[in-house]
Amino acid sequence: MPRVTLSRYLIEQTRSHNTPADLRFLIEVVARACKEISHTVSKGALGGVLGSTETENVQGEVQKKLDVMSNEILLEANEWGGHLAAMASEEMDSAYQIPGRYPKGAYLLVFDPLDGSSNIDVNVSVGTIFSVLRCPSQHFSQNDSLGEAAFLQPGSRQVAAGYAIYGPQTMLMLTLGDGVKGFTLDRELGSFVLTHDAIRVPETTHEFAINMSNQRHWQAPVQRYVGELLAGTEGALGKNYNMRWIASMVADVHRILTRGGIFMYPRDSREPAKPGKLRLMYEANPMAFIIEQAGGAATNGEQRILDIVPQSLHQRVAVFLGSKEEVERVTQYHQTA
Ligand SMILES: O=P(O)(O)OC[C@H]1O[C@](O)(COP(=O)(O)O)[C@@H](O)[C@@H]1O
Ligand SMILES: [Mg+2]
Ligand SMILES: [Mg+2]
Repeated sequence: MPRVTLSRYLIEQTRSHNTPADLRFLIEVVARACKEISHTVSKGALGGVLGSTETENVQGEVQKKLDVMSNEILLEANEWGGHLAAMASEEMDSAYQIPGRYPKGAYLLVFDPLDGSSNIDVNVSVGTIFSVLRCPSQHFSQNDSLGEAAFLQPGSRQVAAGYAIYGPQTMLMLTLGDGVKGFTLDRELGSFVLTHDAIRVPETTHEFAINMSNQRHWQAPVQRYVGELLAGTEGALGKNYNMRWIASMVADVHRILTRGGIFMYPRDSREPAKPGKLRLMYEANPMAFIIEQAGGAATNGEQRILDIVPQSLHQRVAVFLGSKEEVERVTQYHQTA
């Protein structure tokens, strides 16, 4: 069997599914940046990349050195390609305009450059999450500087999304809206090679992922649902469940894509103004797109995540995603509460 590299797969997509050449190029550039981030992460203490900076990001979180380095790698890689109009990231207060050129590229790139920051210094899997939107044409005028408004599109308008996971293997999981493919980095070849075709999330599961330390702050529907999971064969659901929590969304979602499960980060009564911890545009939306494309479901408890119209770049959202049967159950508990 000939090896199918990411480049070969993207060329085939251009031929058979009319994937535009500039989108193909954009994905190639993001994948190249992920390879560089993977290399940087793997150096650890030898490369002096562990630990924190003196700075905080726009959300008031202390930035790790690797948060900043990964952000710079993605910015630099994508700045001059001609395929983008602007970029936005967890680590930047506002949108980053592609300098100078007119006409601008056709796409917007949004990313979480390094997901799972709390796991960097303890050598646990981290990753990069990205989402690609079309730049709306009304934002294309020569004099306009492209503001936040261009980005505020529901996740259903994503044209591509993916994540790289830097674990025992580095993998890139990608959707162009036609299923999900998984590529493993072959370090000798220097290429991502297709290793996981036609990925499907099993509809049923007996595994859940939630940060249980927040239990006392959850609302009633989540208390009810997790209570039933914990009750096992003696409870309403009549089966035993196992729990996993890696605290890197990429790693938790990757496990769910591989063998099923439900991932939850509900809203929290400690800060009622914040609808959850995770960010809609560069964490929940790309992951929801991937999970749905693999046959799973993703909601905020009330509605499909991909239908939410964002109000701001760094908006937060409650997340329930993974195996359909369980996501539908917890969503129904919210809707009937
Ligand atoms: O610290 P907690 O409550 O376990 O939260 C873990 C969650 O926070 C995140 O680390 C947030 O991502 P960042 O590292 O990009 O800020 C998710 O990856 C993960 O699911
Ligand atoms: Mg993150
Ligand atoms: Mg991050």
